[in-house]
Amino acid sequence: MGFILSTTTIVCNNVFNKNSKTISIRKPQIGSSKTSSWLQSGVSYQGKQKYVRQRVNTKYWIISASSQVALEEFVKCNGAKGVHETAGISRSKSKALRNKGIERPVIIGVAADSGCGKSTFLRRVNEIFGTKVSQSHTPQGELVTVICLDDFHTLDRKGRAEKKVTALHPEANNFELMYQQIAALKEGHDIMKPIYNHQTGLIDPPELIQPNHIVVIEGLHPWYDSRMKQLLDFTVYLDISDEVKVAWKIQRDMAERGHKLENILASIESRKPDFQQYIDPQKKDAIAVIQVLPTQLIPDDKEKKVLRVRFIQREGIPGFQPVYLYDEGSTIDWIPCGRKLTCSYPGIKFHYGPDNWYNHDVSILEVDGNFDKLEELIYIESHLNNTSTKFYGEITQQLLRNASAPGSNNGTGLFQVLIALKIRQLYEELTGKNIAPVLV
Ligand SMILES: Nc1ncnc2c1ncn2[C@@H]1O[C@H](COP(=O)(O)OP(=O)(O)OP(=O)(O)O)[C@@H](O)[C@H]1O
Ligand SMILES: O=C(CO)[C@H](O)[C@H](O)COP(=O)(O)O
Repeated sequence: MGFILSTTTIVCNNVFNKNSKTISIRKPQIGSSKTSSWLQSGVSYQGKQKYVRQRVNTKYWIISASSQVALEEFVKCNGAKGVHETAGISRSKSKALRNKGIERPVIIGVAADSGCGKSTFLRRVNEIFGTKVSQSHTPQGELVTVICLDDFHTLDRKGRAEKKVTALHPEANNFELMYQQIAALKEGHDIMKPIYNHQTGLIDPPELIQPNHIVVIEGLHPWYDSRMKQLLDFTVYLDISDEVKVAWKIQRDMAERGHKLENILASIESRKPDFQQYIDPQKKDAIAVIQVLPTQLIPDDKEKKVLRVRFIQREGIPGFQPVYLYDEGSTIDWIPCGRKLTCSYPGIKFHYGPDNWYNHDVSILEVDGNFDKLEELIYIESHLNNTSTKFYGEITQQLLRNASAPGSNNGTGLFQVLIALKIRQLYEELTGKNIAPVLV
């Protein structure tokens, strides 16, 4: 049994007057996501008018009911919809706004399929902002909070198997609640956000999330619902070609998670139609896309260890100036290997130029090949412009700091750092604040 309470005003109380029904209200503990501590802090009111008055004065609404009928009636009566057990939005503005000096939460969307490098990218973003984030289910730091949109799955693992739908299908996700809650955060309200537990495959009790200076929403469908586009200040799509995705998945899921090859391949195949229908189309509208393709430097490369990576950057977006190589707007092919850049086989090739991406004007910066020595990237950095760095060498320094992260020696790492710098610049432009660069 489970329902969402997505309304912020409780308008009717008739269900409370029927003694046969019990509705309880619980005040959550901040940051708590465990059922036990969450239940301990609860206060119950049974079928009384008093409940409603109390409830209206309460900031967070955690609702559960003694029977499915009672809850259904309550939820229906109050205009809520959905299938999560509990969720809510505070009526008043969050105290976090004043406590943390937040004037305007900046909301960033990061879309990609599972296992396509979102976490790696977001680690680089956090490094640029120089703040640590908590190890909790939703990483929260002084400046940045990262919300995983898997939390808006409405069907747990078993439910999806029974209904034969993948997690990518809209039926398995609650876009209404996603929109309401992200809009509320942007407007400065606290939310009680549901949790999808990847360990158990179940939907857990919700957790309190407060607005932050920057809120990143990452996952499968950040702007599948067209209303979400209006909320997002910047959008990033990680577009990993099938061949590379398979190679990454095999590496991670076999080596780190002990899955069998045939199961990995079957899972990728079963997700493909929904991926193409519901996830992939989002890349058309992204402001920045990192596209990862097999190399063109090695004919018929099987290993997928050398990658051709393209940074597709929308033109004409306020607050976003595309990075360029040498001369803005020209078309340039560049092989930097030689005296200043060590290159072993198969070498490195850059390309830059104007292009078209689903009817949008874009600039594309491309790098095919691996960097042998990360410290030599300073040579590449000195030829890039509009990078939004705060000092010469900042890009190289960031890559060196995370040298062991996947992709640091190729275009994926380089472009992830460039996007992180763009997010910092956009944040500064939108808020008028200044973020000190991280010096090692
Ligand atoms: N740039 C890269 N180069 C090589 N391998 C990579 C790169 N980025 C990611 N990978 C591989 O893909 C795996 C998943 O990366 P990551 O955890 O960042 O993805 P994710 O999108 O957050 O995944 P999930 O959604 O499943 O949690 C890594 O463990 C690594 O094996
Ligand atoms: O596409 C995914 C995004 O992370 C996951 O597969 C989805 O969230 C379902 O999770 P699980 O595989 O743990 O049941």
